[in-house]
Amino acid sequence: MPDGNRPLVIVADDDVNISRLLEVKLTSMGFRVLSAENKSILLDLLATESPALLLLDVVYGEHDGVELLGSLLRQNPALQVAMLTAHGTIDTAVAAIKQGAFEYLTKPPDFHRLEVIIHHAIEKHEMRRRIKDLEAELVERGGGQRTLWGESEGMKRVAELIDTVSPTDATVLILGESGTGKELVARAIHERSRRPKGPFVPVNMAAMPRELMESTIFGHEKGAFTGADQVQRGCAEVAHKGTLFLDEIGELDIELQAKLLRFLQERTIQRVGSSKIISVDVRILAATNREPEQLVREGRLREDLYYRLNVIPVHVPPLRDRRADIPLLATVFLSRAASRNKRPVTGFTDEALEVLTEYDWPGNVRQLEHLIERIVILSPGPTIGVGAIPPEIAASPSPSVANSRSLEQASTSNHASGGPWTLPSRASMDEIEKQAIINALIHSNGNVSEAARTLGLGQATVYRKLKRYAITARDYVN
Ligand SMILES: Nc1ncnc2c1ncn2[C@@H]1O[C@H](COP(=O)(O)OP(=O)(O)OP(=O)(O)O)[C@@H](O)[C@H]1O
Repeated sequence: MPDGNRPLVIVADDDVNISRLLEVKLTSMGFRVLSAENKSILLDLLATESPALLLLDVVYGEHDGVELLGSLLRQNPALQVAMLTAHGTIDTAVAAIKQGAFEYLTKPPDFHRLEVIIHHAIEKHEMRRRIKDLEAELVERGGGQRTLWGESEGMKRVAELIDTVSPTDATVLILGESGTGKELVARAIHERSRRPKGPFVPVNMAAMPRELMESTIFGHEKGAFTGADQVQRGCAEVAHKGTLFLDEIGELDIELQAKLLRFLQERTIQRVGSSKIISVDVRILAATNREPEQLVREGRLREDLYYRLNVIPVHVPPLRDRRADIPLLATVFLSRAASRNKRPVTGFTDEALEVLTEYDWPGNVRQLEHLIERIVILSPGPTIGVGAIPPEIAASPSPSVANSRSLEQASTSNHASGGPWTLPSRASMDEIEKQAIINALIHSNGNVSEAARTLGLGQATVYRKLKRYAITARDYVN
């Protein structure tokens, strides 16, 4: 492999014998190695190189390696550092890990373990770079928040189906539990369709009062009913030349379903209070988080409408059936939350990722996204450990996870003793307020009036604040 393509390891140790030994060994393992005998050489190297891993001595000349680690990570939070210690006290290792070290090794190093650590660091380095590149590219295109991330077999099948159905004008019924990403799938179909420049109009039946459903979808004429003081185009008309996404279709008023069926067959609409027939050119996508056959049996979904909508079904699997996506999604959400909230948080410990991967996520991707945002806001350091994960999620790990957690729990014990919701000392008032509202919603099981009572605020005030902080109360319903 050409020299420049080999992963770089920087060795920062003032003991020339150790540096030399590491250089020889690591080079024979196929890595590129640069040594820094002192801090000024190290800073010069870090100014120009981007190592996969920095091996840093805990006692580095006259410098305290753990302190230096802190300042290096403040300058470059993405730097991955493994500490070398001849003075192998667990306290130093714990302090280093709390400061954000990736790993620690006692001297003389176990080279097998070192090789594993370096490969691990390379994987993380690569993953971060990949996510960063993709996010940058997507932000440039204005769609960063809308990417459907996933690398599990389940999501690959969904992606293939999206690619197949998108260029057609076929009606697609997207099925999956709440929070699995059905709306993102609908947007992905629209963006890959023949009408990406047209509007994408989502209509959520569950969020709409029954009496407004018809005029919301089909529009109304001036004077059609009390309060209709001007002509209003409905979503079906607004979606002309684009895509209409009917979310939570099982919540649509049963009488209106006949009207919707006619619209699907004829692609024409009539505004409420008008006899004029208007032709519209829309692609229709629908979604439900319920079993559609069950909705039909319950008489909540017309059978003929179901068959019309179900031309092509796309099943989005629950997150617990595609656990391979969890580390990637968690990392994407962490990087977004860190930049949105301006927090210097850069990653998870392996144990934390393992705990997240083992959990069943009844609220699916939405629950994971919200949890990561909260953890990022509250994180006192650059790395998220198991101690930062709420006990109800970390509570029942598999035996392998439980065993591998011991050191980390020691390293985060201070944090954990204050509970995962301890606020960092630098939290702004907004963050504190946002977190207090979230905590109240968690305790009230998503019930806003109960949360308002706990907070000693009026309901209207809480609703205003939910809007301000983009909090959705139903995300906290268990
Ligand atoms: N694969 C994914 N990659 C990135 N973000 C995702 C993914 N899936 C879901 N999300 C995020 O999770 C949240 C919930 O997704 P979405 O609203 O699409 O779910 P849904 O299935 O439509 O939920 P509901 O049934 O409650 O309407 C959104 O913030 C979305 O951006």
